[in-house]
Amino acid sequence: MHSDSAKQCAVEGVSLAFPDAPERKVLDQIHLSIRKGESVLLLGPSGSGKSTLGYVLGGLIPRSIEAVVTGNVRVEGRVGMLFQDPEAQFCMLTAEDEIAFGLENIRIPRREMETRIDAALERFGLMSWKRRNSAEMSGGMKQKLAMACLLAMEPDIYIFDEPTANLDPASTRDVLRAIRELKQTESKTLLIIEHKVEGVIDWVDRAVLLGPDGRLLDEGMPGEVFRRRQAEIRAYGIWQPTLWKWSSRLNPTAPFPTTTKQFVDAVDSGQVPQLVELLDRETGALTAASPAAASLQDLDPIGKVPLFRAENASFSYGKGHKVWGPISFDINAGEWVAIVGPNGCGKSTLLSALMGLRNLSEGTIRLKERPLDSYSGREISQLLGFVFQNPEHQFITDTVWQEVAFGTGAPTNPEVKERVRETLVDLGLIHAANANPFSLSQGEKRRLSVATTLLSSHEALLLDEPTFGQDAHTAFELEEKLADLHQQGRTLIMVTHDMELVARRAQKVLVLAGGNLLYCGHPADLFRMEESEDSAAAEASGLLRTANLELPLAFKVRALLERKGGLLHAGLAAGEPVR
Ligand SMILES: Nc1ncnc2c1ncn2[C@@H]1O[C@H](COP(=O)(O)OP(=O)(O)OP(=O)(O)O)[C@@H](O)[C@H]1O
Ligand SMILES: Nc1ncnc2c1ncn2[C@@H]1O[C@H](COP(=O)(O)OP(=O)(O)OP(=O)(O)O)[C@@H](O)[C@H]1O
Repeated sequence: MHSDSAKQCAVEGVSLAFPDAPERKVLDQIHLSIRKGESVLLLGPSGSGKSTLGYVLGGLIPRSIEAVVTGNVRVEGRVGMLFQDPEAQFCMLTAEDEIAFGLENIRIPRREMETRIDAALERFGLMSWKRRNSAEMSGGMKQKLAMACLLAMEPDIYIFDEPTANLDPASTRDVLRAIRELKQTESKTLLIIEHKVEGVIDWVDRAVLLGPDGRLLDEGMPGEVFRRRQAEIRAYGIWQPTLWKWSSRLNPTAPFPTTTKQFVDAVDSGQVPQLVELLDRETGALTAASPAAASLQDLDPIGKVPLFRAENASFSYGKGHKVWGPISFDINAGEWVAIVGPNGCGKSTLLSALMGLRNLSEGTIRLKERPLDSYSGREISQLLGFVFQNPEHQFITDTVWQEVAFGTGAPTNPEVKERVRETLVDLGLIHAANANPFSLSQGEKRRLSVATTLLSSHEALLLDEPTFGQDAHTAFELEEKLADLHQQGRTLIMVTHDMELVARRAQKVLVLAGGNLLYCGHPADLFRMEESEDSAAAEASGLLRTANLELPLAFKVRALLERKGGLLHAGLAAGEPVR
């Protein structure tokens, strides 16, 4: 036990219910204390109350959010919180004013304020936004600005609620580095809420596990908690670091590896076939044996009319701010396409252009051979479904049920009702069927926004980061639902930062960066070239770096295994990509 004086914050026997569902305990008798300088990782399935607990510690509950809370909360020092939805914390026009607003509230003198503002903008590469309207930032840039605002305040206790959900892989590493520095150089007290824990799990002092019933299940050193609670972690769908997961499948008692190399070094030749099977599962669409790859061959585009054809398309927001172009590409009917690239490169803008929501400055986009701008809004909305980056931008009804039923066109039909019910059950939303969509957790909001398109009859779905902010189960369910639609012949076009998802599912990847389309083709070519030794590979490797992307872990492990040598005959050849 820690002495009371060392505690910086503590909740003691805290239970909580929200007024619209007083019988449901979102938190149930939670005891948690955090020492000064300690860093704690809060884990739990989507909807388990992680953000709610963060709000209780940060004082937002009950100050700004109504809830019935019992038990004690004690906090020594100033708490700063990074909200899951960065937009929720902005209230000013420019990035500079946004940071200044927080600093004024804590009465920082003008001169120091200027120093802090510049340092924070510089730290996250946002200096050019100092006097620009932050409403014009991309999703990832907003997340970085929210980080800058928080760090400039220099609170005693930091709460980070999914700080990397909208970031590209390189920015994710950068933001996690900034958080880690707060611990290492300033000994700040940190509470970090994250689903995907790579880059965090190896340096935090403690992991705390919330169960789906509002109870605190376990806490302790991360490695120990993950070993002790394997059964629950799997049952509740809490993400495990992928290397830990693979390592415990191969050798349940081995220490968890901290690097890919360490993991591969510990694999002995007898375990290679089992490992290759694990890797193949992670890269399903790219391997010869997978059904997705077989169906890709049936989709030979030659001689077929593409669903979308972009020809020398360029887009600018006003004069002189070209986002991309000229770019040209085809998207074929029935393809699963991923659009990837660094934060702010124009992925969401491209999706909006494909939806006909933004007019090109030059060039054309054709939908089924007709120029997109010759379609009426009604025609487009019959053909194409859309999931916005921010789920809240698309909610139009008062309940979760209505939101899903609305898109079906026949919400009272008994068969439709059954399908709505099934969808809500599968996506873990049935408990909230009568809730207001805005009262959901962020992960629930994301699932609901995707659910609204699942029962529609659109030929193509354009999805802006459809799987972010999910636990392992809910991410799997979302991915399966999308795969079902794809099997039925729908075209899926998704913006994502999840390169593992790209590896598993995408049949075509568009890499956007610096205003150009750097790559348009099968993801296998991009990923397989990265680790081989010819000159095309060097180009691909540079391309991934330029686009702030990362090779999926399964590819890194496969490449290291190949280097380890002598393993091809052991089954690796079966996993060669289809080319
Ligand atoms: N203001 C509110 N009113 C009613 N219910 C709420 C409110 N805020 C949250 N809830 C409900 O409380 C539960 C916990 O929400 P919370 O945001 O804390 O979950 P979480 O663990 O952070 O989830 P995620 O990982 O999806 O972000 C959810 O089921 C959510 O629907
Ligand atoms: N309404 C707007 N007015 C002016 N500029 C905008 C507007 N919306 C976006 N931009 C700018 O266009 C560029 C592309 O933004 P977009 O949101 O398409 O990027 P993204 O690749 O989807 O980024 P992220 O991965 O961060 O979501 C960014 O520089 C952004 O600042």
